[in-house]
Amino acid sequence: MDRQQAKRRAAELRELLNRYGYEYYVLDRPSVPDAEYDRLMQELIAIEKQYPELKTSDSPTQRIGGPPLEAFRKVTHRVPMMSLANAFNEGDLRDFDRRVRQEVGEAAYVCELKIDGLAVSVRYEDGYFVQGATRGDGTTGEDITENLKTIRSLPLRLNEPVSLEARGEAFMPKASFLRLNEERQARGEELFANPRNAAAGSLRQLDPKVAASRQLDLFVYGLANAEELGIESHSAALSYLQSLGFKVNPERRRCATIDEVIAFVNEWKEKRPQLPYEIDGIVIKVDSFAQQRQLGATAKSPRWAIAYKFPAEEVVT
Ligand SMILES: NC(=O)c1cc2c(N)ncc(C(N)=O)c2s1
Repeated sequence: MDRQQAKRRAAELRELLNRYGYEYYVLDRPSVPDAEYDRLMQELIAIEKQYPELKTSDSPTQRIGGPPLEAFRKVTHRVPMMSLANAFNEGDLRDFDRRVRQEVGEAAYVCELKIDGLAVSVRYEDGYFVQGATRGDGTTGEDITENLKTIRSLPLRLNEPVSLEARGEAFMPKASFLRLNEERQARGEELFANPRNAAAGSLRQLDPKVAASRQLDLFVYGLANAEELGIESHSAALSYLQSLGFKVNPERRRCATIDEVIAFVNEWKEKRPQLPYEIDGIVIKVDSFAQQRQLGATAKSPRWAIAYKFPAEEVVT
């Protein structure tokens, strides 16, 4: 195959593999058998080996993980990654709702599952994934771009050539956690205490091949620059993120009143053990960005959101 044919075939393979990867890891609805995916991946690896200049930043061969880094560079978040104030019972939720309505009047909320993982920020330029970082202290985090590329549900290229910064939670599904600890037990290695520690430990590895081996996953749940993009509510931001190709958690509900919020919280208190990943609560956000702006934030946390915390889940054994 000459260079021109290789260039065309590589573009074709990237398109196919990124689409198949999206179907498998984001929609959980594969359209081709794994063997077909692997065959195409091997073909692309061979072309990129023969013509290294054909390797692009959105090539799915990046999912395998490159050489180990010396250290993690620091990244300053242009928009700080804030922490959430906590609620522990129904009274706390009603107090939150009262404060919100005193300030902005009637307000609709969006309830989402609070994923028990590692908060990350992912930046795209013209639709291409360019950098990912940990939350760190909220202002400065660690550059874990190479590790995040190994998370199959993170798109390396969006469905639109937009520049944005999204926030999300990287996590290890319960099944992956159990398998990983079984393997470590068999090797006489120290076990991870819970899926959150396992996810954090995997993403803080300097060798991306370790992250690639840990079957991590990622739910995206926010946009740092939503208003720049003309989006006016959190629910619209989530739909937009989903349309771009991100994996957005489907178990979310827009609630018109705090009673509906409390019903959602109680529903998931019961259903939590059935989830294939761990959650440590429910995040409740005022839906309208205009109302969020009116409510503002304290030094640490937004006044337009609160995290209802569940008691620590019985140990996943
Ligand atoms: N610290 C934070 O701001 C958040 C943390 C989390 C989390 N761990 N899981 C889900 C969401 C969400 N859906 O908004 C948020 S928001």
